[in-house]
Amino acid sequence: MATSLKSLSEYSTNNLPDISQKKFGIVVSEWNDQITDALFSGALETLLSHGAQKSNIYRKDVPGSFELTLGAQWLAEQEAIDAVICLGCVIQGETRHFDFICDAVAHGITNVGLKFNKPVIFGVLTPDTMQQALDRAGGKHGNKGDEAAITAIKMLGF
Ligand SMILES: Nc1c(NC[C@H](O)[C@H](O)[C@H](O)CO)[nH]c(=O)[nH]c1=O
Ligand SMILES: CC(=O)[C@@H](O)COP(=O)(O)O
Repeated sequence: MATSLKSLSEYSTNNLPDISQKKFGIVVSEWNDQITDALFSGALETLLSHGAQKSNIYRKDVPGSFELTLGAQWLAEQEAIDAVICLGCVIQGETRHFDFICDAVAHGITNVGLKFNKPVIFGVLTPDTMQQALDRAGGKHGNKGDEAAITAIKMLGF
């Protein structure tokens, strides 16, 4: 279902696990930081609102979305970390660079989760325009950071 048909910030709260003792790593891309900081705010507030302790949430910044994979790996390899959330925004430019980044990050983040057997969440916006990004970072379509955080919580209750 297209995001335009649903809000990224609306989700079921049935059967959520206790996350009061869970530790979360959040990797944030510095590219398009107006967007990624908004995604982080959404993810942080969602984790806190469902019982996470702020002292158990660790933010690490990376230069761009391409680096989210290695940043996620450096967090996921830490035994104490229960889940990793990756936040980025890759905006289509004039060339195919967009495609290479998005493909690499999607596959890379997937592989980190499989390698370390823990939730590593793809919270990366891949819009054509800045407006589409704004709409999904606390705008009319909700906040992708909320979606990423509740996804991490639900996977911890698997
Ligand atoms: N154009 C965007 C980038 N580009 C930078 C890459 O992510 C990477 O840091 C660089 O290729 C060096 O490895 N990154 C974004 O997150 N968003 C963009 O729109
Ligand atoms: C996704 C990107 O890396 C992109 O912003 C780069 O822009 P361009 O394709 O015009 O070089």
